[in-house]
Amino acid sequence: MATLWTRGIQVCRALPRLCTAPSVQRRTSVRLMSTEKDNLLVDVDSKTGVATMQMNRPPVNSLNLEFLTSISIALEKLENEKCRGLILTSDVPKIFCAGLDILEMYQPDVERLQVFWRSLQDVWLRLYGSKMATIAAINGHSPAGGCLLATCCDYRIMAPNYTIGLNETQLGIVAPFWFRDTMCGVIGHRETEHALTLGIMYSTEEALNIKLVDKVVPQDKVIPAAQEKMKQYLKIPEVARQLSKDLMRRETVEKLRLRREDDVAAFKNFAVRESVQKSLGMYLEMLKKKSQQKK
Ligand SMILES: CCCCC/C=C\CCCC/C=C/C(=O)SCCNC(=O)CCNC(=O)[C@H](O)C(C)(C)COP(=O)(O)OP(=O)(O)OC[C@H]1O[C@@H](n2cnc3c(N)ncnc32)[C@H](O)[C@@H]1OP(=O)(O)O
Repeated sequence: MATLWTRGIQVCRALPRLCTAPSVQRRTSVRLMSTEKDNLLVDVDSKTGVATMQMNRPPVNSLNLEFLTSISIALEKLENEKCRGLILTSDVPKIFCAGLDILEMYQPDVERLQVFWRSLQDVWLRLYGSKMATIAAINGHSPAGGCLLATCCDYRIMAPNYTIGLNETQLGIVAPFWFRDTMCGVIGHRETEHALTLGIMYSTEEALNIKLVDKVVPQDKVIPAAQEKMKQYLKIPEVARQLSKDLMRRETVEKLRLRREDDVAAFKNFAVRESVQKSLGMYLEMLKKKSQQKK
């Protein structure tokens, strides 16, 4: 296993300049260190060119601005390093990713809110539009933005007894068009309409039935299964595989590229609505109560 150490990613609170370019030193294996502790662990196998990216932002890998920025920078570096494959997974037990950090959207600083949304767009553009073969090794719950990350990948392998889905409407918010398009590309229009309007969180087994995930394996086999599937992708001539993926995804990618700022404005205007803030406040309260009951 070869390691590429990326150090010194500094995420500045000052806006709009978010971060300095990380310095990269080639060593025997790759570790991309994030700003907030080691919340993103990236190892690259130098023989296969396959990177494994583990999200590690306890308690639930929620995607705040800094975390999204780290993911975006890491994806850019892997692409620049000409990595051939990416396995996206979690280092947090029982959670793949809890989606967007709701605290970014609740009682927000409006300028930060917009930078936050752009950083999510960046991650989506890089992951959905990646030249790498991408596999989500879903080893925990995966609501909303977590489901988005998984559906951006080319293939999904999930462990039993978790949940996945775009549950936004249950929070009183709306998944934007590029979340919808991503899900449509995986499960089709009718099932996406059903899923989005009801905010359905599918069990692993249900997700397999509607092909939201491709394969279910026991928890300890999720990453090995992803590594095995990756071999199949890597056997395909690289350019043919990449161009085929591009053919399938380019229009969807371009749609957001062309509408980025309109999308930021729509998000901001929607998020600051009183009714939306009220819904988010109630949802956070519900999460807090549930969490306290466990303690
Ligand atoms: C028409 C124009 C449209 C334009 C766009 C408009 C709107 C924008 C849409 C934006 C799209 C949004 C996408 C999202 O991703 S929203 C986030 C949705 N996520 C969720 O609903 C997940 C909520 N969390 C859970 O269901 C559970 O936490 C869990 C992931 C299943 C894990 O359960 P468990 O292990 O039992 O952990 P706890 O519930 O006890 O949680 C531990 C602590 O973490 C806090 N938490 C959980 N999730 C989040 C989150 N997403 N953000 C921030 N914080 C989170 C939870 O409150 C606990 O905190 P505490 O211990 O301090 O109380």
